[in-house]
Amino acid sequence: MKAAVIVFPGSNCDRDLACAFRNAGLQVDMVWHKDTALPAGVDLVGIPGGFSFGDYLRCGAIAANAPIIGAVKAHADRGGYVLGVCNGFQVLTETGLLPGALLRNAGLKYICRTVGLRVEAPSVFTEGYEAGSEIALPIAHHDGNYYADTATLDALEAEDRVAFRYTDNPNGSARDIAGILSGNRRVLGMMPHPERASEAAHGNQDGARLFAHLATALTAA
Ligand SMILES: NC(=O)CC[C@H](N)C(=O)O
Repeated sequence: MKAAVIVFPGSNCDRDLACAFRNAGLQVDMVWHKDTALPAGVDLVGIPGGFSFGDYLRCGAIAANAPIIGAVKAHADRGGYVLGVCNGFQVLTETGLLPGALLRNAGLKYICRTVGLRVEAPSVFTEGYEAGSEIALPIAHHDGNYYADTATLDALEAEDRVAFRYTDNPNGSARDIAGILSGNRRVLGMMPHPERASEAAHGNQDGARLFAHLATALTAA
């Protein structure tokens, strides 16, 4: 199974995400943001964390208009899988592939620490965990405060599209939301970093099951 990791100027988690995909058994191509097509046969697109374009304008806003984004949208429209982590989640909301926006953290400070999460909605990204189980993953962001209007939040919950919720909300996110799914459950955006908690050397491997299950599910598909 094949994955592509998109690289923007300012991405800093692109190699980490590629390592997590490779360790789970996926073949990975790195794709520069100026490309206009994904490599043939890509099943999964990873949009990594970092500070694309220096977080200028709004986090993810410039990246969301990069040349490669047309191909990422076409991939998602075809039912392809997309995982956006942290800045990747910000890019996905800016493209409109996921609803809502990531605002400045409620405390106006950059937060870099491990947080507790509850795993909720079913998807290829979450089913490696028992539904309702609690895991711990690192966050590292200044704009992680998830916002959407009440109707959108109600719809996300009614459609069971909240993938991860903070157990102790660190950033003011509406309804403790840490990660959400698209309507077809194949696009996931999440602020916590599973790729930073997926090897023994990380001291926490709670993220590894996300990648392992994802790779298994894609191989079986
Ligand atoms: N780790 C990251 O991806 C950082 C995301 C983003 N640039 C922020 O600080 O909010």
